[in-house]
Amino acid sequence: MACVATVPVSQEFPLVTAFPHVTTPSPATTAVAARATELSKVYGTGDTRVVALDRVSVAFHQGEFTAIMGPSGSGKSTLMHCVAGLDSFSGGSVQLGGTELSRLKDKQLTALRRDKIGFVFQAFNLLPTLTARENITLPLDIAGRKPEKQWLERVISMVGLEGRLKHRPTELSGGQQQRVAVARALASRPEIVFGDEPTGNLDSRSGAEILGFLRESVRELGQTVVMVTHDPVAAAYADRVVFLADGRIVDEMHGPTAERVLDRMKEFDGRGRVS
Ligand SMILES: Nc1ncnc2c1ncn2[C@@H]1O[C@H](COP(=O)(O)OP(=O)(O)OP(=O)(O)O)[C@@H](O)[C@H]1O
Repeated sequence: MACVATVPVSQEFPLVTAFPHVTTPSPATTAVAARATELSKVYGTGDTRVVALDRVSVAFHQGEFTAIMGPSGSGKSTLMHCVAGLDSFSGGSVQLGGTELSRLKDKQLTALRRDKIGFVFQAFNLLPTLTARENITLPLDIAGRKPEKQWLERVISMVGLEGRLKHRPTELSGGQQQRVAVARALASRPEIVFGDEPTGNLDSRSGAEILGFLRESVRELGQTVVMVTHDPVAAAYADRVVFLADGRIVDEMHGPTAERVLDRMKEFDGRGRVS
């Protein structure tokens, strides 16, 4: 369980809560961090055949925070996994930082994920025997890379972990553990950070903090973030929301608010469950 801090969020993280909807420069003017073109993913064959992604084309621009939303089973996780090189795809192409993923062998894909992508999952996935700092630098250590000291300190300070770096995960609240996971994702200064329901295991206050850090990593550090979420409040932290239904992109919203996202999601209700 996440602990209840005594400092109001607005005092502790003024940047985080004050402007959750601040948008980045026009995507048309910024470079693309990752792009899917006519991306298809089919599971199974015959009676069990499922088209999870049906010729999806989408670009994630550098310095932009994108939320992916849609009804359950619409293909959100599949899209994220294919673009992040965690899953193979049946057709189309994925480019990440200028590299075409389908051309890579397994080893190269592993190296690309390690060097160019940061992940924040619903589960914190921290190693219990390591301290917070060791968990943050673990991917870099495995890669044999030295952390960029200034960058690392900036990331650690952004997520407010300076006083907790020697703690082990069991000595941290859920929210603090997810802060470690966010810092770990950012430590290598990745091309893109993917979040899969990163606030799914957190209370609303800790969730708001984590979303604020992701938001801040985009606005202050120039990072690129793509997040799958069911939560309209979480999606409202993004610069834009991409809506999926039945494996296709059906809509896109810029400068979202929770109310507008909720209204859009309600339109799916007629055709099935929203989450
Ligand atoms: N390993 C798999 N084998 C067969 N079908 C799968 C597999 N993974 C996903 N699917 C199917 O692909 C479709 C898209 O699934 P996906 O998990 O991407 O949807 P989602 O939008 O992330 O759903 P949720 O919001 O429930 O997590 C669904 O119909 C799902 O049942």
